[in-house]
Amino acid sequence: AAGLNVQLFDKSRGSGGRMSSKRCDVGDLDLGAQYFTARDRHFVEAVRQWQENGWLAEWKPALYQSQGGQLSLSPDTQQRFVGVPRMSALTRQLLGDLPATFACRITEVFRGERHWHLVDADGQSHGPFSKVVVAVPAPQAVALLSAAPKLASAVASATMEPVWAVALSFARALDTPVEGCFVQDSPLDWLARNRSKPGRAVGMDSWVLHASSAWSRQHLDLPREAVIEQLRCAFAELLGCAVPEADFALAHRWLYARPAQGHQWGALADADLGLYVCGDWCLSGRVEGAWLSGQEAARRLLEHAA
Ligand SMILES: Cc1cc2nc3c(=O)[nH]c(=O)nc-3n(C[C@H](O)[C@H](O)[C@H](O)COP(=O)(O)OP(=O)(O)OC[C@H]3O[C@@H](n4cnc5c(N)ncnc54)[C@H](O)[C@@H]3O)c2cc1C
Ligand SMILES: NC(=O)c1ccc[n+]([C@@H]2O[C@H](COP(=O)([O-])OP(=O)(O)OC[C@H]3O[C@@H](n4cnc5c(N)ncnc54)[C@H](O)[C@@H]3O)[C@@H](O)[C@H]2O)c1
Repeated sequence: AAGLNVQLFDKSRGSGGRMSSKRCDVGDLDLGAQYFTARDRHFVEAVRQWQENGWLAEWKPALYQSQGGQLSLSPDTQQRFVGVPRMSALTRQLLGDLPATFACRITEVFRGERHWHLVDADGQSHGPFSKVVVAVPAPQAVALLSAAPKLASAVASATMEPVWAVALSFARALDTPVEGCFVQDSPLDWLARNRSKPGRAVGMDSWVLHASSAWSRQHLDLPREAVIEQLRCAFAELLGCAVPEADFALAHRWLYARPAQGHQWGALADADLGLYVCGDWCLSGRVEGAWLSGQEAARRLLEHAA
């Protein structure tokens, strides 16, 4: 928006990061962020604009909570948004025609005499660039900040927690009114019924289950099949209805799902070098926090470029 030339590199095959959706035979599944809320007025305004553009819609699930094995309705007035027809549709739209190189993992960010250069996992070099913004989870950012040791050590203090995500699809819809549920006292901490989200395929009854970070940490190296089975059992126990073997199942491990602690950093920078770091872990560990942190990095970068 400020007229600078931007080149984006991402190690994934598509945009979205932890807001990405997986394309499966049973439809698109949001395995990471499930929805987002908007509280900061700048973000509220951005969300309003995206909604007007048709990039996202409000999700109004039949919302439940489960505590000590007791399931109860838990309606509220909180507005929750999702990308349509999949979560990652939003990032795809935001990307527009910005030059982006996907499936490109950056392994080194180094400064030449006047400019920055990036090296990817295949040894290819990219650049020169006058500024670099590192927008990845803190533990992955550290390796890219060797040119600014002070910055690297601040970032290294931000640790992140894992989350196992499991998707289960059933040809016959489960006999339950639940469409979203906040869970306590279980290996799970969240579950959502995919087809209750606007614009999703309605053929199969697909669910996304998230394990708690504590359970995920304890079962980090459990084989995928065992993760699916254990979380399916926890799911069945929680719903209290018959849950057959799924017709389709997958498990995805998010190693750096959420920040372990909250920070109010906004973004971090070595402005003299032209190196900026941002991400949800600089703020609230939510989509809104990620967006605000990116805005803050951009603001500082432009301030220094002026
Ligand atoms: C299971 C789960 C559930 C969640 N649920 C919610 C929710 O309901 N509501 C909510 O608001 N938030 C939720 N979140 C959090 C939300 O998804 C994140 O806060 C937000 O997406 C973070 O955005 P980001 O841009 O900071 O980082 P990311 O989305 O992690 O983006 C970083 C990008 O950098 C790329 N990358 C990393 N290293 C390299 C490298 N070396 N070279 C090139 N590319 C690299 C990655 O591929 C990725 O695309 C959830 C997250 C998870 C994992
Ligand atoms: N699994 C992950 O890796 C991960 C990472 C980041 C964020 N998240 C989740 O993303 C969500 C985003 O937070 P937010 O503040 O934007 O959303 P939000 O306001 O809907 O929820 C915030 C928290 O409040 C509680 N809550 C809200 N409404 C409730 C209700 N009706 N009944 C019972 N409890 C309720 C839940 O504990 C929930 O986690 C949270 O649920 C958070 O746990 C998950």
